[in-house]
Amino acid sequence: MEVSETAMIHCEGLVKIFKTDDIEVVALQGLNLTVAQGEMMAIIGNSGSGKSTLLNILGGLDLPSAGTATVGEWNLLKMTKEKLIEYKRRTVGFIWQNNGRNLVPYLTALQNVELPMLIQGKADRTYAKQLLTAVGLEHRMKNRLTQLSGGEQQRVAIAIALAGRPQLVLADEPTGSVDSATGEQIMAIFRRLNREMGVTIVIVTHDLSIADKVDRVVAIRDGLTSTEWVKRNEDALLASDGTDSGADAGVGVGAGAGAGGGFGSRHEQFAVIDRSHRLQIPKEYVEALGLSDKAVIEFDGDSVRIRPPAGAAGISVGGEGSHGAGSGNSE
Ligand SMILES: Nc1ncnc2c1ncn2[C@@H]1O[C@H](COP(=O)(O)OP(=O)(O)OP(=O)(O)O)[C@@H](O)[C@H]1O
Repeated sequence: MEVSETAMIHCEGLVKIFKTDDIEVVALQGLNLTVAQGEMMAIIGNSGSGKSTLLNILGGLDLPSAGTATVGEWNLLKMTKEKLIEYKRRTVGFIWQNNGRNLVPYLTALQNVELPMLIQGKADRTYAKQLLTAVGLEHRMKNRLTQLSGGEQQRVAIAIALAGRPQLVLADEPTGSVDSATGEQIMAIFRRLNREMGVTIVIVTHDLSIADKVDRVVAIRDGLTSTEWVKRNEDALLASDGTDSGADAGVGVGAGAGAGGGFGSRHEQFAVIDRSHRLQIPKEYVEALGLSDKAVIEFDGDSVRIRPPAGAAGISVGGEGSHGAGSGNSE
């Protein structure tokens, strides 16, 4: 498949199987995902849906079992150990919920940021200070990590992730262990880094409130991307803000690909269709229709209707000529 020149991440048919003794867990089941250069997006899904597995693969911490995974010019399935080290140093920055993995408690904030630079043989104090200033910690640079709050430590972790000037930042639950005001601050920092430094940012989270602060949200269910929500452009927003009141409640992503709603008027919801024309029907729809192993699919020239074989009320998939029509094969 042709990969857009501006794609930062491209995964196709990505499979990850964990083998423990006699048991095999298929954590990713042929996942497709493309992230554009300069995009700031979130991946949302239930516990066990495969989010961390995907992030670890993208970060070069784990190898996929099969499929395609490229980040910029790097092919993550075909890298020597040396290339992998170079990739991790030069291309990608990682932020975890648990700061302990990134930070050294008895060093100051500034020393913590300088450390990865030193390891690479080129400490740059000016840049380290710039990074700490960018995350709002100019007055805390000389404090040891143990003297900083959880939110401040998380901001040091962001500065560290940027120390190697990565094109891509991967953040696993970056707001998971901080209060909501600090979470907002962290998201604002990400947005600034994204706009001002052009860093591509991928955030993995359970936190639905992050959705409004990113350009796109992709839901993962059972190791596959199922639904995505794309932020509407400003014109559409203006139009919808006038008419679409109280729709920001957000629906059902926690239960898997959200049905019927999403993140309110600011985002438009799409079902993801893979190259074999498969798409996931949101769990809520399946349950509401009482579908089990088979469904009747009808195409009326404009939309695809799905209903249980017994002939109860169906639903429309697609409509408005956008998605689904003509795809035929649904799962
Ligand atoms: N090292 C491993 N060995 C065996 N199974 C694993 C391993 N890592 C993950 N899994 C399994 O793979 C599946 C996906 O796990 P993953 O950690 O990617 O989910 P997640 O969406 O990040 O969940 P959470 O939100 O709870 O972190 C789960 O069933 C998990 O038990």
